Amino acid sequence: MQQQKKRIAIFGSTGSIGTQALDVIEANPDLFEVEILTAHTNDELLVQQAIQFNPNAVVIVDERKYEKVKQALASTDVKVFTGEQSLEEVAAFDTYDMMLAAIVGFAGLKPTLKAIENKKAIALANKETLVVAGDIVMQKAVENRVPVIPVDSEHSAIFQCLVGEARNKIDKIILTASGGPFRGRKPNFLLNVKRDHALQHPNWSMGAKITIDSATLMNKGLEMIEAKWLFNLAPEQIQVVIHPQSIIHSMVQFEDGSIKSQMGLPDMKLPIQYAMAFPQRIPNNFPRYDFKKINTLTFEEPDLKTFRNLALAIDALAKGGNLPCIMNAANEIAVWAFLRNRVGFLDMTDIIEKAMNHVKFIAKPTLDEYLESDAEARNYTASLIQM
Ligand SMILES: NC(=O)C1=CN([C@@H]2O[C@H](COP(=O)(O)OP(=O)(O)OC[C@H]3O[C@@H](n4cnc5c(N)ncnc54)[C@H](OP(=O)(O)O)[C@@H]3O)[C@@H](O)[C@H]2O)C=CC1
Ligand SMILES: CC(=O)[C@@H](O)[C@H](O)COP(=O)(O)O
Ligand SMILES: [Mn+2]
Repeated sequence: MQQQKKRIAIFGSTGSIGTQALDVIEANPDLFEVEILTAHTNDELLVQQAIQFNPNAVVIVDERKYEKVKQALASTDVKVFTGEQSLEEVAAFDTYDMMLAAIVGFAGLKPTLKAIENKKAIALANKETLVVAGDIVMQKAVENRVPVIPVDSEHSAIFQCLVGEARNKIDKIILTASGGPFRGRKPNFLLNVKRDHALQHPNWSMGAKITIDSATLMNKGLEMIEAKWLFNLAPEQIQVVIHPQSIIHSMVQFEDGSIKSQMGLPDMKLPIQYAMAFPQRIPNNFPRYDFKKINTLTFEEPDLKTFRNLALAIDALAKGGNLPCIMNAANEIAVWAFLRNRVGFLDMTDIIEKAMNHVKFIAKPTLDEYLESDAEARNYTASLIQM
């Protein structure tokens, strides 16, 4: 019997995750088809993708690019939308089965919530969605019986380790971190590092924002908060260990002390494919890990005194409320400014810490309060940088 194709809506199709997802779809035309593609500014790539994959609809968020995209797709059946609100509009369509949430940052939150309300399965790359409003997102997913399948490599690893373990209690999870390009460095070195150096991740090729987050270890802090919501864990059940080779993608320790890990070469196509095809595993020709070639796997404690962003995130995880949301907003602005050489590497931490102390703490925020906290933290952070 022929299997029905899964109709995928890729939000953020022009990014690192989005383009790799399209590679997976191209390699598996019997399993997947593209229903929606969205981009922020990259109209040329979006048009190219639309011509190749023939979706029902595309969104170009940047309204200045709308006419150009419309013209380029005039001879096709592809519907073209523009503006920020159109992301939610197309997320409410009935014509897709799964959203791949691959927009970067806070901008991914509202369309993902809309897809959940629309009862669509979520393959979640956009970790900021859970950092900002994890309680509300996961609660809505339960209410609407929507699976949220992680794409982030560490969380995909944990998810894979938990298959078949529904009855068993987790003792703790161990998130692995590469340590980024500045592993082992001290503040006197970090004081002067510039964007181009910070953008050189040792193991992964990713978008600019997450690459800077990896260099500051904020990425691991965001991932601790992401893990709390995905796997319903207490803060003390989430541990971080530096593993410079990025071969073990993360681990779960159970009550009996047994530890399961998921391993492989650092390649995001695998967790993307796993989330899109779940519960099926599908064959591929991705390069395989060879124990003879990389035969030393090492582990270290993270240096929280030097990489203070991770310490801030651990604090936000412990205190909860709107603090992770405030931290995330300040971090997005700080990274944006660092990428434009407006602030130094270590300034980012000072800026985030100030915002976390400035914006009023709310223990159990509503969605509107999360949105307000985000806006307030952004305004305050921008005023510090004098943007
Ligand atoms: N890259 C990776 O390997 C991994 C990424 N992730 C997470 O996945 C998410 C995506 O990361 P990545 O692919 O690296 O990011 P990229 O920067 O490469 O891509 C981001 C995508 O989001 C779009 N976008 C950016 N801003 C907006 C906005 N305001 N509104 C709507 N769309 C927007 C971009 O559009 P355009 O390009 O057209 O401007 C692009 O399609 C992040 O949350 C990241 O943390 C998690 C694990 C690994
Ligand atoms: C590929 C992926 O999931 C990234 O989040 C990656 O883990 C970043 O590497 P770090 O471990 O350096 O943060
Ligand atoms: Mn990750």
